[in-house]
Amino acid sequence: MLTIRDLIRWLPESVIELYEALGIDELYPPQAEAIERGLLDGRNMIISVPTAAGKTLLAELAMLRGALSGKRSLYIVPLRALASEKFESFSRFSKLGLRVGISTGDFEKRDERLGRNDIIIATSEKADSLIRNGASWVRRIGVLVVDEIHLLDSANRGPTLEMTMTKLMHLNPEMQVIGLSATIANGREIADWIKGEIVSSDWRPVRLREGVLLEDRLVFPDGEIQLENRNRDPVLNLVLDTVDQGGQMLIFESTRRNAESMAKKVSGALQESGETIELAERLSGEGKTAKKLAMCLRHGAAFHHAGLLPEQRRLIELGFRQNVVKVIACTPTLAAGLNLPARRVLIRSYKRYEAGLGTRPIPVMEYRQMAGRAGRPGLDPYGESLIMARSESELQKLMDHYVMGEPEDIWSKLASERALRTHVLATIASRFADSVDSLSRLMASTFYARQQDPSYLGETIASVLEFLVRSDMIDKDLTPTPLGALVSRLYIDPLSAMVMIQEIRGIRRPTVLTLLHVITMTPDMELLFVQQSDNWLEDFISEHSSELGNEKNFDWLLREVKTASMLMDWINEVHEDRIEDRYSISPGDLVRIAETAEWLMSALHRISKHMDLGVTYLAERLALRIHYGAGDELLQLLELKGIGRVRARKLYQAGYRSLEDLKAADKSTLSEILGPKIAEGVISQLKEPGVSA
Ligand SMILES: Nc1ncnc2c1ncn2[C@@H]1O[C@H](COP(=O)(O)OP(=O)(O)OP(=O)(O)O)[C@@H](O)[C@H]1O
Repeated sequence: MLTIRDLIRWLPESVIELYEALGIDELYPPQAEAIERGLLDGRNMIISVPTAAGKTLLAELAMLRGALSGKRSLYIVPLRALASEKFESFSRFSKLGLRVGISTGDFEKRDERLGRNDIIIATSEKADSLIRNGASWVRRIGVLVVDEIHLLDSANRGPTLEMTMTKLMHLNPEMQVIGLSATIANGREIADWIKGEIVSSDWRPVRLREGVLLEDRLVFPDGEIQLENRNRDPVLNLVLDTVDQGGQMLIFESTRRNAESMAKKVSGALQESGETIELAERLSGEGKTAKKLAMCLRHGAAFHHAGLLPEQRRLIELGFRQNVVKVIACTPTLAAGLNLPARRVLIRSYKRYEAGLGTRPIPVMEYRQMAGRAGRPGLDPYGESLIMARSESELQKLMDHYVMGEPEDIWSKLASERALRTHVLATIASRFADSVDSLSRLMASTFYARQQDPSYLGETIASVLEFLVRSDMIDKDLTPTPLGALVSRLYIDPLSAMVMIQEIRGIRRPTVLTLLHVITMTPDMELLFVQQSDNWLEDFISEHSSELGNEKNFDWLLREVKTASMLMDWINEVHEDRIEDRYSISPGDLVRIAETAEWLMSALHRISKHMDLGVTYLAERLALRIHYGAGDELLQLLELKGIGRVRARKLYQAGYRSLEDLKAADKSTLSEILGPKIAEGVISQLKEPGVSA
């Protein structure tokens, strides 16, 4: 047995006391193993253990040991929301005199100031962009922690993570590398890649019983439980059984729509209380989604998916932690990282739709991440996870494949053309490689090259190099052109830049709609789906055909134009609720798509300036309009803190059209329009030096 106090060999008293104050005394068995294998002696390590088995604590100890001997740590997470969560949690190290920093936001920044911190938290995309933009401190990292390292297997995010790790290891040969992962089969292979140890364990702080739900039977490998049949729907019987025992439940659904309708159904079976009503009343927003969510919350149920606004999600999470929300029906995104354990987990659907592939069963690893959410350490005696079957034969299949099955291997996804296009350009533009030889050497040190056929990687790299030369982003001798360097810094796919240049050049008089359409034509844009009720799109397209880019595929055109039209409504100040209804989206989608559009429009502004495309000013203004969701004439007023598009419009309509107009206004009139508090804030900003019309 190893206690936290035993770590005094490596860590000062202040660190030991910090953890003891949190009630941590004995180390969990996988933690003890990691220490024994040299985690605090600087060994590289893959720690592959179930959820809540204390991985983060190990990373913290290694970073603290590093920081106290003057080494900087970088902690890479997959999602921005997780970066904030970790930032809040690591901020407690300020008591030890350490500085913690977080890097989110603008991709083009170099962020030299971040380097003053002892611990820096960033997403893999942000870490990648910091390397591309030449932040000097990325060459002086002592400890690298990669959270959720199994995401190397993700087609979307894996290649960026892999290249970032490869480059950081290259720049910092002495750096300690720690990868935290869910249970995976080939952790040894990743450990070999980083030249480290592997700690792999199934140990969990709360016992987990895994089984299958078939009608009202909970079937476990070692026995069965029969639910009381109070309702025709077995899911509701399971919910009532859980809640009656004082427990909470997570229900994983495959789509947002299913999550919403399940939450609604569950809310019909649960009771309102003073607490649930109070929670529902704290929910902001008037749109369809907010109303649906409020109705569920009133009964202690909720749905949770990527279409919600961050503040809506936070309210649900808070309600769940306070045990006011009893049941959350969610999409699998909740399993990825969020720390919201429950007594019971139900995986209602183990199939998922994947574009181009149809409906497929989820991997065992994903099943385990969802199942692993069952059981709250210190609160539940055990957790129960159930996967739902519809027949006896399916029950057996699910039992064999998921409950008793082994998770899959992790496979590098680096060799895709799209990933390599971006990463080969970045590697050349940031002078990581200045010849085919040095590029090949770098690529030979990736996880892909270790794991899979390097000749395939070689072929794809050759075709990508050809594309980059043809697009004038690099020369034949692998020197970046100014355009190539710019595109890499802007952090867009080189193909996006090509689309922008070609389309803008192909249109005689580009308008606002043209620019919006062009950014939706790039591979970096997330597009809306087209539904039957969208038959207005065809009329819209024929009416505006001269303003649109040259999209040959009609199905894509419909999706692009629908997305562009949504952005047009947004910048024309159409109310969010109307946009939500008209485009059948949730508020979180609007926020996300607008963010992507703003980034791409700023990139178009920079490329236009560089290439003289003639839309520089228009794109610059449009990026701002997308940022605020407002008309051109409001941009000046929107620079003021506390003034959003609705208040800016009110001021404008009252005749205040510039900061000069506002300076001349009297306090009582402004108070009438904005309310006294906001008016005061505006007046004090106007008095600040440097605020001028
Ligand atoms: N040895 C320990 N004794 C008591 N509590 C511990 C111990 N180690 C970790 N914990 C606590 O258990 C909880 C989960 O730990 P931690 O966040 O490190 O797990 P994790 O494996 O990183 O989880 P996840 O997979 O969700 O990221 C935390 O509240 C942490 O403080």
